[in-house]
Amino acid sequence: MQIIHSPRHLGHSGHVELMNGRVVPAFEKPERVAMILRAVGERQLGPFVDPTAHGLDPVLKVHDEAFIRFLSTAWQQWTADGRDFPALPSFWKAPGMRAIEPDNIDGKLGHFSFDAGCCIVAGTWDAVQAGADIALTGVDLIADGQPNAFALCRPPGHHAHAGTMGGYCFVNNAAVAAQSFLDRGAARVAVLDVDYHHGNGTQSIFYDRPDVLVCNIHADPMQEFPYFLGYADEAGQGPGEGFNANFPLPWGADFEGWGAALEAACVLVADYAPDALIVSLGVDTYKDDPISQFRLDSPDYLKMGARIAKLGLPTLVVMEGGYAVEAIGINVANTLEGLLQG
Ligand SMILES: NCCCNCCCCCS
Ligand SMILES: [Zn+2]
Repeated sequence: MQIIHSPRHLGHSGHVELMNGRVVPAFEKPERVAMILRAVGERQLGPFVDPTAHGLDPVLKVHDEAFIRFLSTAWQQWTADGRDFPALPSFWKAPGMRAIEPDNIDGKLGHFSFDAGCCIVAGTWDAVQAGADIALTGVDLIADGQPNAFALCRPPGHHAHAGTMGGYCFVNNAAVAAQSFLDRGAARVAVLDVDYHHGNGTQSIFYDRPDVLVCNIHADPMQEFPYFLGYADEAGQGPGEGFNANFPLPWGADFEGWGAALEAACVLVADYAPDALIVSLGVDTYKDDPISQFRLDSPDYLKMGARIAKLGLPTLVVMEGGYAVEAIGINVANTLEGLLQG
């Protein structure tokens, strides 16, 4: 399996987040990538590949131009009046207020975000661009005949909407990849999001489209972030009706319950018969994840990978969440190994 990654993710360092009412060092930290690289290297799961540059056109196929312009200029605008510390949104619009982009950078930060988990520092935008290139390079490899690839993206992307960042996510790498598969001739693409948190961004981007099936297995949003999307009754709308499936699970879910949801999601994917499968791989389902409440253990990720392999589809694995840094490498490597051994 080709493992695509870039050291440019390191530019997204020193960032913070607002957690439990306090500004703390971000849980989405650079060490996550080092631990994954070490684990997949030790297992010799595949060659490491550098991403090729794809520019912003593929990103602009799923993201709004004003949002991407904001991401590319936010740090300059934030520091223009002397602030040399990480940028966080603080002000958001309530229903009934106007969805207008202010001139003021603090207003822009709120206009283009849905939480205070998307911190911008000097190297964030470069890291985000590299993440999109990593996912797109994975598409290239699979479109050119590879059976699978692993896009080791950082920062993650599945919470990012077409015009909104949040949940540590800026550009939706999985959504960019799905659109790229379609642009290269795929008729149908399935996205299976196994991150602990609902991939609200990916769902939202494809919600009214039948050419991308989005399946999410995640913590019940009645209890857990992102709270305001990810309910079981969200089945798609208009032409997309029937092409979105959510499998919310209660806190404390272990692989017995989680695996049953995976089975149901895999049946939907098989019936959809996509030309390619994208797995949004978050391993924050792990029992010791610091911000999550599921109970999966490391051997379960071997079973997860093996079940996905049984679909027999060209598969692009896109890295999303997972914050138990000491175990993230083992859990990602187990998922990939399960996928490869199928
Ligand atoms: N108490 C819930 C805080 C959630 N904070 C954002 C989590 C983003 C996960 C990305 S996979
Ligand atoms: Zn997550």
